[in-house]
Amino acid sequence: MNQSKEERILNFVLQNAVRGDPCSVLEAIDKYCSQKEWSMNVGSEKGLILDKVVEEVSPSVALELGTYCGYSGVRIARLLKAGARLLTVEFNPAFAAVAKQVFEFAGVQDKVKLIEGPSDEIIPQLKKKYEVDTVDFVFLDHWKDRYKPDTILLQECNLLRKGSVLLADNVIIPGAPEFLNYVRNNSHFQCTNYPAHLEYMKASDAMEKAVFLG
Ligand SMILES: O=C(NC/C=C/[C@H]1O[C@@H](Sc2ccncc2)[C@H](O)[C@@H]1O)c1cc([N+](=O)[O-])cc(O)c1O
Ligand SMILES: [Mg+2]
Repeated sequence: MNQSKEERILNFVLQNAVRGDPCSVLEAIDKYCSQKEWSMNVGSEKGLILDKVVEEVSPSVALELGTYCGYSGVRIARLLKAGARLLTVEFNPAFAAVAKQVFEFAGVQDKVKLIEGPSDEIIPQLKKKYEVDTVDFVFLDHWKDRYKPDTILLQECNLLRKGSVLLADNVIIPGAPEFLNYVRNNSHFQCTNYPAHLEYMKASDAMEKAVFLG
């Protein structure tokens, strides 16, 4: 049975990165996906924006929706302070299996809780089942039509606190128009747009930061 693209990415990491070195894992994935097979990792240009926001927020509890191969999870986890943790939600078991191995190879597995399931099922479980009070930072990079409903669900589940930061990938390509409209026209959110390029491509993309004002 031949390999999936995600398994080819994992093998390239295992053969080209340095175990325990998260930056080498990110470099290997970016090298493979820019030279061999395009893949929907946030990439290095938008990754730098992600890094800056994570460093700015310095979250104790970070949530990621859409783990995929674990690239952005490694990006976030490598910057977390001692005792901080990342909860990352992935509903495709094959992708979750790859991401788990990427996290372990990068050496960030102790900071990351990979949760398998759809975000609309997992978000309501975060407080009781995953011992979350509120989340300090949320990276939205899953199905684009889930950004708005999941942002509403996070509020309904009282998971956001004054100052919680949402960062959404792909607000131009593939686009998340309902989400943009929702947060930009909502007095409970303060929004900032970060223009960039689609990962590994020349096309324009952007990230949107939405700070919850309580
Ligand atoms: O489609 C994109 N991303 C969707 C990502 C989806 C990821 O999240 C879950 S879905 C899920 C996870 C959790 N809960 C519910 C559903 C999928 O299994 C995948 O791992 C995308 C597309 C492009 N592009 O250029 O086409 C560029 C990008 O940066 C993108 O992020
Ligand atoms: Mg994306």
